[in-house]
Amino acid sequence: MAGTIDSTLMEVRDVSKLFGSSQGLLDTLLGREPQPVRAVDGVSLSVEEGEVLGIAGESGCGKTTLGKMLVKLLNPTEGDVEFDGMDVTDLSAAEQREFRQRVQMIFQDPFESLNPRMTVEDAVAEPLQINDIGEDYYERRDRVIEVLEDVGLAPAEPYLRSFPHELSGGERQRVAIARALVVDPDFVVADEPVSMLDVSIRASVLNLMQDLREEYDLTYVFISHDLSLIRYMCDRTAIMYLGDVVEIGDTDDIVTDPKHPYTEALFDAVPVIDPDAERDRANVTGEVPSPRDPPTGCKFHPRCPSVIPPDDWTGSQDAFRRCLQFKLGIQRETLGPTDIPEDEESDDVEEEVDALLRHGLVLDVPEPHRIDPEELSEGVPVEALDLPAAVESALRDAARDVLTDGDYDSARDRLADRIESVCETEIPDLREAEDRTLACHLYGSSGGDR
Ligand SMILES: Nc1ncnc2c1ncn2[C@@H]1O[C@H](COP(=O)(O)OP(=O)(O)OP(=O)(O)O)[C@@H](O)[C@H]1O
Repeated sequence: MAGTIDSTLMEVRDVSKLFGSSQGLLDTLLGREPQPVRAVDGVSLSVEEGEVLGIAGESGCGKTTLGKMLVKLLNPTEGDVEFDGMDVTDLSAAEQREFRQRVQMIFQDPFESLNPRMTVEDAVAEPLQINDIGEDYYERRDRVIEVLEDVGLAPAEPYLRSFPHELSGGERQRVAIARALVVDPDFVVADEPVSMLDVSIRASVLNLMQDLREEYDLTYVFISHDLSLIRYMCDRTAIMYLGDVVEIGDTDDIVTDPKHPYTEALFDAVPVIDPDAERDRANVTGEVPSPRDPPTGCKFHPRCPSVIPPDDWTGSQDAFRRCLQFKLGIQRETLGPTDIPEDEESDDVEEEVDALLRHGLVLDVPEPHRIDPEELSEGVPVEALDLPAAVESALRDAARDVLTDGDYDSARDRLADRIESVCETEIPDLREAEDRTLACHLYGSSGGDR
């Protein structure tokens, strides 16, 4: 969608949202410090008038939380949100009224915004009453009819007395859109607006949103985990991972030439069309970690296929990645004797050390990215990795500590400095690189310690 991009309408600076920082009963009983979830972690971005800005990323990366802060359904724990020159975190009563009219949100589930006991007419007229728009009932009713027809519910009259449960999913979402637009807003956050709709009607609702953009002169923030929708709808796109924005740029550039390894992985992982075929998986390891205890440095580094070895690393990047994963397994105490298959167990410690290295250095990535297709079951012989001698001996010592005494502290110490990446020790700044904004050490970022 081409838009006229003039000036910044919404701007967020270093915005964070923490949930659950109060101490629960279990924390109190165990004498633990409460661990808040950093759902959004220091995000800065701007939305230009007339554009559609996409926010994409896997489930749980903070998209909805960020969207809710834009419309003031949530207040940020830290940072500023500015809408058309107004400080959204500190609105006067008059500004509050203006903001409530000019900024609206459309939710994934229309039931969230529609009261099941209200007729369509009452639901769509309610924002007019709240915002004191329209002289009387008749004027408001005319406006309700007009907006229902704008969203494709024409003729509108038969819909007026209907209740949400009497409508189809698509009709319900159109009513929710009408309710957002009835007050003639400037800025709309649409959070997964079609993901609960039948696939066959998604396109019509998306096309409607595009038409309404022209007709109502709207600026949209379009939130979706579905990259094909992002590609279809958005002028620019911000990619989020674990509460951070890792890359922002023109959608076309991001789609055709993703720069951040996470963005690249997201596009690699777009499911294949054939439902019987296996879902494509990107060359990343593991699952998204918990935002209660995110990795240090770049939060993506434990999964990243391009994690950066130190300058003095003499082995291959692939070997470094494997060693780093081994180190993480030791750090988290998830790697240990149970990783040795039964038929490789032995009374000889050195044989067990070999076996733990063989299985601990495997990368759980899709077959095309493995050095040997059998790697996952057979393990990978250490010799095949051609590791620097000092590193191999540190890995062996660490494996021995774990296997003989369960001594993870000692194993951790042995590997701490020997296998270390800038991606693990420094937070990459979000900075201009090439033709977009990126937070990645591959693109010359210098960050702070974490
Ligand atoms: N009210 C809340 N209390 C505690 N944690 C929350 C709350 N809301 C969100 N979270 C947590 O914050 C993180 C970000 O959630 P959010 O819903 O913003 O992500 P998302 O990218 O929109 O994901 P999804 O597409 O699944 O909605 C998640 O770990 C979620 O569990």
